[in-house]
Amino acid sequence: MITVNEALDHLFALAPAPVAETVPLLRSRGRVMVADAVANRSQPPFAASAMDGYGIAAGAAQQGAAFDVIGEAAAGHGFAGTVGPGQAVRIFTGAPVPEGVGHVVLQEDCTAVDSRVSITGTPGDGTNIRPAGGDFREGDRLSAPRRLTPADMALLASMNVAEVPVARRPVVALISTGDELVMPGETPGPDQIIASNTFGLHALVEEAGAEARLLPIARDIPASLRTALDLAKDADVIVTIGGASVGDHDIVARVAEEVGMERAFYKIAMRPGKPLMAGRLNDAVMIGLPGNPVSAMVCGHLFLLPVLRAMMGLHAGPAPRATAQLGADVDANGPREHYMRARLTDGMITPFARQDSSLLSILSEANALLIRPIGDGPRKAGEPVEYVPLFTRS
Ligand SMILES: Nc1nc2c(c(=O)[nH]1)N[C@H]1C(S)=C(S)[C@@H](COP(=O)(O)OP(=O)(O)OC[C@H]3O[C@@H](n4cnc5c(N)ncnc54)[C@H](O)[C@@H]3O)O[C@H]1N2
Ligand code: MOO
Repeated sequence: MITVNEALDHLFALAPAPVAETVPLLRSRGRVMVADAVANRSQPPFAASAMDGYGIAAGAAQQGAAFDVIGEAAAGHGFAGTVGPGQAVRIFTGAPVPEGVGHVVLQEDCTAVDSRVSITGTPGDGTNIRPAGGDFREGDRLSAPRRLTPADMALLASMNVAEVPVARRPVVALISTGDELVMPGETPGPDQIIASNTFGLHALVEEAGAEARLLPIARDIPASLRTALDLAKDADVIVTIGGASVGDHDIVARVAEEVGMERAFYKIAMRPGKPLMAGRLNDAVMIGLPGNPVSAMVCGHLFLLPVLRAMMGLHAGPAPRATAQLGADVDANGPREHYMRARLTDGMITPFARQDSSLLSILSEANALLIRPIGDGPRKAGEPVEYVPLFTRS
């Protein structure tokens, strides 16, 4: 059996390079920008007032000083003249600072009568002027690759970038396999359960910025799986769920190979998720996930998400890890890397007592996967350990 990192290397080798498309800025939220954005203007484009008040010459802001108010500068409406000694201009936040002004005194520190204003408060040392280009300058770059956040979108707008080159969202086809499965909302027979894995994976894929397509459940007969795989043939990634192990009805590997899948690996030294398989099926990456619900979701975090990130041009690397202190003693680990469902609170991580890979109720309470390396000895509470953070509710 290969390790998690070896499996990831195989998957990255299978992943195609990102395909770029251009979208309007408003459609770029959460997308991965694939080429640097370049500011085609500076911000602010002129020295701008940071406050509402009176603009006067630099060094003239003394308590008791008085000035003739010779005009007004507002946001969007500058004052074209020059402000000389003994003169002031009424100025508002965002207005271009006129020629001759080196200090904006807050109106709270001034008393104005008709066209005279005097400084009656104590102006501070700050000029209350934002320099031209103080935020960014023409030619500055927002570098790619980068998943665009709401803050990035505001920055791009400010840079006057109206269209953004982004990676096309990989299409991920999700196929549940198994005679025991029905869709949520249907009435299961006495030996049946509800297909859950595709719903968790659908959400995971969409959260990652890819496009998930839920295909009909394939029955445990080759013809049904072949039909589902055929329906998935336009996808960039084909994910099957279940039927991956060694039972008589576990037909995914056999059928996938019959329809042309070139296998890259099968079985990984990890827990849960041992019977994972992957390969290339025509132009698609095919990933066969184990059926146990927690195994499928854990493999989704550890393998599917990193591959999707790489396909969108982001760094090809494993799921991000962090370190915390163990909240309880743990036993020695066996020959498979163990990803234990755990709860992280205030820097302390504690695995749940029940780790069976069928327990979605536990996974839903977990906010981290505690990583137990292969052959790791027993560990005491307080020791540092690594974990993979999971999506969490706030
Ligand atoms: N003799 C052995 N038996 C098993 C081994 C083994 O090494 N030797 N490995 C076990 C491990 S580990 C896992 S994981 C499972 C994986 O099996 P499959 O991938 O073949 O999955 P199934 O048998 O089809 O299903 C397992 C379990 O999960 C339920 N399931 C499947 N798909 C879904 C779905 N979409 N939504 C909800 N639940 C699903 C299914 O009903 C089964 O209960 O094999 C072990 N056995
Ligand atoms: O590896 Mo299975 O995925 O432990 O339940």
